[in-house]
Amino acid sequence: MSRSPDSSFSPPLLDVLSNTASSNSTPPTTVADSDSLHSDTSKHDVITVAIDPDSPPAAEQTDAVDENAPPEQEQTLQQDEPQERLDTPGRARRARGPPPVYNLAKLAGTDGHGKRRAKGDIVSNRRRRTIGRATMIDQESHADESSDPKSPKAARATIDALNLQSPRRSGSQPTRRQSEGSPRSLRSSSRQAASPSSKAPPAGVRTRRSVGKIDNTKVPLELRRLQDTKEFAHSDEKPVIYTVWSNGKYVDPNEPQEPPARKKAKVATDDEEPENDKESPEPITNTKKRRVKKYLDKGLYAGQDPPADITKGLTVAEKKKLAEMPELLPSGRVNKTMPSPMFTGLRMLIAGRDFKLPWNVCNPLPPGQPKPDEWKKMTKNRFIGDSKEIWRKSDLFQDMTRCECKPEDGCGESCLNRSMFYECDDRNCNIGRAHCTNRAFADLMARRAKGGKYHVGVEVIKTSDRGYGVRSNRCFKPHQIIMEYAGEIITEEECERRMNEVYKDNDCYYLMSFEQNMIIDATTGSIARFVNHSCNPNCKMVKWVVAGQPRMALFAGDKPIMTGDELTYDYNFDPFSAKNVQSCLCGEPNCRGILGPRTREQKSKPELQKTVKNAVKAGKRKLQEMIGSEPASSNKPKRPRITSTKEALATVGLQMAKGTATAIKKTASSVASNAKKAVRGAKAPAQRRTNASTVLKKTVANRVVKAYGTKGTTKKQISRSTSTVTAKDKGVKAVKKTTVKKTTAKGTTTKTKTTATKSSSVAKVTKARGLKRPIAPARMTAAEKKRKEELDRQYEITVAHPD
Ligand SMILES: C[S@@+](CC[C@H](N)C(=O)[O-])C[C@H]1O[C@@H](n2cnc3c(N)ncnc32)[C@H](O)[C@@H]1O
Repeated sequence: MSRSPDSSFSPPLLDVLSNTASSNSTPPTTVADSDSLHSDTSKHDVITVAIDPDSPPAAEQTDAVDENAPPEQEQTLQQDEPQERLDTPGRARRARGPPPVYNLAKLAGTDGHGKRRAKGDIVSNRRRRTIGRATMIDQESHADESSDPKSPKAARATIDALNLQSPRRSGSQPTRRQSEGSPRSLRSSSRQAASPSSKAPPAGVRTRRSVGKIDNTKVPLELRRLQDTKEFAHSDEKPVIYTVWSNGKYVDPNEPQEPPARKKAKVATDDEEPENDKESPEPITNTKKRRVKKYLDKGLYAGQDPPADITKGLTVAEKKKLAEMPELLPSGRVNKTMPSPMFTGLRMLIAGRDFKLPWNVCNPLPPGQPKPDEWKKMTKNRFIGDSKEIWRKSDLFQDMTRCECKPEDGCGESCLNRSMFYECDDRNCNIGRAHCTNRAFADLMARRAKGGKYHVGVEVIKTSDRGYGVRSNRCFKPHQIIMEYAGEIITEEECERRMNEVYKDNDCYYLMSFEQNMIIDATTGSIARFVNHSCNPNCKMVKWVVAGQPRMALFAGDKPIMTGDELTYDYNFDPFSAKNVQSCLCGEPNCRGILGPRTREQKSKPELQKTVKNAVKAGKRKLQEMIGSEPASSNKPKRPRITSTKEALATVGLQMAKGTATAIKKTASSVASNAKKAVRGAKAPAQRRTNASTVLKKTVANRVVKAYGTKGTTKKQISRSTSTVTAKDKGVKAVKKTTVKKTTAKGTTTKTKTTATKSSSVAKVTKARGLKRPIAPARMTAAEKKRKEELDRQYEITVAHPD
């Protein structure tokens, strides 16, 4: 290849090239860079020269150059170049050697792109990219850069200036372009300027001494650091080898050139390294250090460095707590087994909080479960037919007063409302929503309003042997409300009609005795109707009064309920007749075998008695506090318990001696009658009186409802069975009063001893409820009337079922 006069580059000055390149730690393309400034050829087409160590000496090459150079070039050199340059041995001669010239545009396949300049596309002012560590050179800013001492150009110029001590550098070495007044002269001007002021050492001597003469203050710091390097002194130890790179690839000049490939270049993998690379003795590219992949051992945050200061961002309290937990302080070891989340991990550990998923991800019901059809869902009770007119609101619920709880009580076990199965609300609660825990139905509403399976919490399933059932879709705490038993509220007459006409061919009835001789028919109703029976249930059906209205709901039992558990309650099924007896398939160890009623032993007597006792106690205490018959002081010593009339008399005698005439112990009934009198007579605050009478009506009974068979039964039978259940299973013990009156000079002292017995009057009333014709209210005493109302509210669940 020969250099053409209009070639896109000028012959590089290799000496300059190598020095500048080394001082800048850039690939040896500096001269070519400057060449590219004046060239249309892209930067990667720059030609560099490989000097073969075996090639003839530089002097010979120089000669060859001189011989082959065109006459005008030779002339220029002779004119501009000082004589000593020609005489300089060694490196300078080699630098002057004629480099082989390659048309890299052709090699790179870009020679066919045409001459854009010819088409008016001015590219001379454009920035061009160089190979390797690119040097962006703007032609116009070149002069400015040189003037800036911090700029790379200026640094390079400084080096060049330092090299003036070299004999071969003592004079400017104008290239052909410089001689033509090209912009390159800007760069060499510094040398020219430096030239006269510098004292040139003997030829060929470039020592540190000579370098040391330079004013170091003008040399940039980074160059001063390099002063004792060979590169700085421009003494090469090894032969300088130049390679040609194009488009990031090594170009072997000896290889025949292939036509330009239009296809996208295949990315070379490690296995198929380009042969050129192998042949290349020493590629002068900046070989990137291969990055080592990091694999995380375990966990989301494994492999991360622990923070330098783990207490950063912690509060003072957290820092204090952390100091007490040395196990959390950094041990220096990488924790691979249990990395904690990045930001809150330490906080969680300090607070001792367990990790918790934001919601329950477990959905136990596989898709495609058969769902009951022919079932109209209804989540609220609805009055049907005459029931609406007949239904009367009890005045009990209208003048309800607030409970006496304090915020710290939270309307717990001692809450008057709770003990009477009244749900607290804004009208009857003393402590408000924030503290009150006696709002089960309100909680249920709020939970369901959120929507979604988890909040609804239950789902219908198909059991293997008992038809449909209900399963929990979440966990429930003990005694937590699960779902309401809702349906159509119908009269007894309507119930009878439906059974005889509508449900006569049905296998299951979903009927439950409710309130005021009404019945809930959940044939159209809530999911609760699908809850099956178990002799060892995990739930119970309880009736509550909510905002003055009775409502039934399924509550968790004494144990928590886990996700996926089937929900059951004890129907306490009264088959009424032998033909209605159904065998139980609950499979519990204590299974009674039939869906029959619980025996006396199974009725958990102690539990029932305890509940009654506690409730009566709480009621009495509250009443006494309200009425003021006894000071409400907890510190007051307990009065002796009177167990017999004799004892009572003795106590009374003692008290009489002390001149007191107060009641020692009053039953709920006696307090109530006093309260009533007080309401009528003394006009005490209305709320207190109302509460007192309400408490009395609420002699606590077992509210767990029961089911019984009704298939083929008549209205009379239904009523009778209901009353039987009520009479037998309520477990309500009426209060027998023994009043002892003792008249003394100071007055009359009345003592009442209470004995819990089966109340004949209550039994009578209860039995009467089983009659077709209700007892006329006029024939009932006031106490009986109240009692009846209470019993009305304690109707049982009726689940009618055939054989
Ligand atoms: C109110 S329904 C319950 C839902 C019913 N499994 C269904 O598919 O609609 C009551 C009826 O379910 C059946 N059942 C409920 N619990 C049972 C049990 N433990 N053993 C046998 N049958 C049961 C009885 O047929 C009973 O009459």
